Amino acid sequence: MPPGPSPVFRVALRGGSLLTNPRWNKGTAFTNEERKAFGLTGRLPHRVNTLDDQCDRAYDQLQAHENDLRKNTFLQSMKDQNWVLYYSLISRHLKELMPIIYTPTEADAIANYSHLFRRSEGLYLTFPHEDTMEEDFLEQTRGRDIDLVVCSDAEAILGIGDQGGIGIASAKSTVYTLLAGMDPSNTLSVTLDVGTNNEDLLKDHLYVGWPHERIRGEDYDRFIDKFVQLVRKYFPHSLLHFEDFGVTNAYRLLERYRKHHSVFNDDVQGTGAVTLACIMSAVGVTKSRLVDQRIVVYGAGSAGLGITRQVRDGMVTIDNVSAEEANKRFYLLDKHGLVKQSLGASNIRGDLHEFVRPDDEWSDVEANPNGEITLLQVVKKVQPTVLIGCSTQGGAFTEEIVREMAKHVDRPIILPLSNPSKLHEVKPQDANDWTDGKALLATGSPFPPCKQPGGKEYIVAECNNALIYPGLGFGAVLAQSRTLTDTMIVAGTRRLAALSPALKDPDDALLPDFGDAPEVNLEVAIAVAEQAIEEGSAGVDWKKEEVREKAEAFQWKPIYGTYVYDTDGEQA
Ligand SMILES: NC(=O)c1ccc[n+]([C@@H]2O[C@H](COP(=O)([O-])OP(=O)(O)OC[C@H]3O[C@@H](n4cnc5c(N)ncnc54)[C@H](O)[C@@H]3O)[C@@H](O)[C@H]2O)c1
Ligand SMILES: O=C(O)C[C@H](O)C(=O)O
Ligand SMILES: [Mn+2]
Repeated sequence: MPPGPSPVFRVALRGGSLLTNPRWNKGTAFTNEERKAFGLTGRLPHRVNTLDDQCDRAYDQLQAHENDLRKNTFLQSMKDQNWVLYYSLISRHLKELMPIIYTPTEADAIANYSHLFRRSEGLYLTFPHEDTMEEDFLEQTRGRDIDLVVCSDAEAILGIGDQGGIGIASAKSTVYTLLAGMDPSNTLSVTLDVGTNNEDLLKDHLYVGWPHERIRGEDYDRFIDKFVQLVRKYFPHSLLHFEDFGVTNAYRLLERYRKHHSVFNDDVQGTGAVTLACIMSAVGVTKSRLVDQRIVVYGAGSAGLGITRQVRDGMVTIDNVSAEEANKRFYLLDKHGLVKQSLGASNIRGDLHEFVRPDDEWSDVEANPNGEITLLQVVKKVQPTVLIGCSTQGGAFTEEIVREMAKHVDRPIILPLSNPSKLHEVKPQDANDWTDGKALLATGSPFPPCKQPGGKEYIVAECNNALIYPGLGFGAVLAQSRTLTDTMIVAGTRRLAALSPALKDPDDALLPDFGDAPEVNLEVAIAVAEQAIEEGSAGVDWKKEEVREKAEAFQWKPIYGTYVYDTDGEQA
């Protein structure tokens, strides 16, 4: 985020309340005039620092922490103290610090949340307090202009499962600010605590969430609906982002609300979009069409089905085939192996119905005694060109499986997407070695480049939804769209795919580098808003040509500005 001209703010906070407000605090960067005007002269040491000085100091302090989890805790506490410094520091060291505040370290921070707990963040809506939900909501949002609400019920956090009252919402919302420039004052992260079925948490007396089994059925739906209706009532133009819900709720809630509000499920749509962009880039390298691929998806949950549908829709729009024809290109596997007819309704979720394989196609393959067909058997028979992992099963793509795939295709496209890093279905270096450097790879968490024979390096793209979701959401907010349509998502996806380094050099990464994620997400946002205007979903009456300038002007930048004391000024 490049610094812009220094804005002037009228601020009503003084003394200790100013220094403890992370939105307005500048610490040692308050000028002497400001120190006098705001009652700070005796509260700060003598020297006035620049933001650059403060970033240098903070970076040195950060290095003193011996592991990534400790660094995450340190940065979290910096976020509690000073937003400009926090976002500025991370923007300056984006590639190094993203993995500390987001995936993969965020998984450890969430798993240890109750034990590391210092200070609460965002809005906690807990099932036993359903009656006061509106009051609790207004307590934190009254008078604010909320553009973005990120919520999670924490049932399927990354690949680490049910974390109860401990959400990922604040990390995802921080990434919106960092990579898309959403003003953190106008975002709200919400933990929807409906209990947990995680026995370890239930037994832990330090667990800070509601120690109760998960609420299901009508009670769950009523609780969620009450929350969604509050968002709609008070912030009708906001984007409502769902994160890490269990698979049974993810699709249901998305379908229920997306016609009435700008609603987005990141695991379904964000992951679908970034993976489609990645595969578009890979088929550019293999000089084939999307519809020519045979795609095996291992793990048919929120992400697996989201990817399948998005890539299927990509085949329909880009290669002009019918959805029925495109569906045949996919082989999904879940806990009971290949999703095929004879598994029966009790073992196949209803939303997978379009992708169930017919039994007669598999009559020549011997299933195990439970009637299940394994990944290796599928790879042998299908000879896939693309293998995607979103199963949470670390190491599931074994040497035998990867070598088998490589026997039949020149450049196997292998995407182990399960997070955090230890849950990846295959380590990229192994996939690279087992395919003699031929595999086209992208991973869900960041990995170092693969070492190739002869000393060359292959850059492993990070196929994480953070490369696109901040832009998709920002685009919808910018255009004040009442819904986030599939066509808006496709427009963002195409823009991302067009930025792929492999387009120019087939030996380069399949997706842009995460160091460029702010620029990439801005491009995505512009494409989304332009599409919203074109198709009439936008609530603004701009011309498409105006979008870029409007987007840049809308972005929040981590710079301090000059403060003038004014009793009618900013207080929160
Ligand atoms: N890279 C990204 O951007 C991205 C985005 C979303 C999710 N993910 C990752 O993908 C993984 C899944 O996330 P999700 O939200 O879809 O979770 P989910 O719980 O909805 O899906 C996981 C699926 O894997 C299946 N599964 C479990 N064991 C299996 C096995 N042995 N064989 C085959 N399938 C098995 C489960 O039954 C479930 O359907 C997580 O690790 C998550 O971190 C990555
Ligand atoms: O959080 C991430 O890193 C990506 C994704 O949303 C996930 O659930 O793994
Ligand atoms: Mn997620």
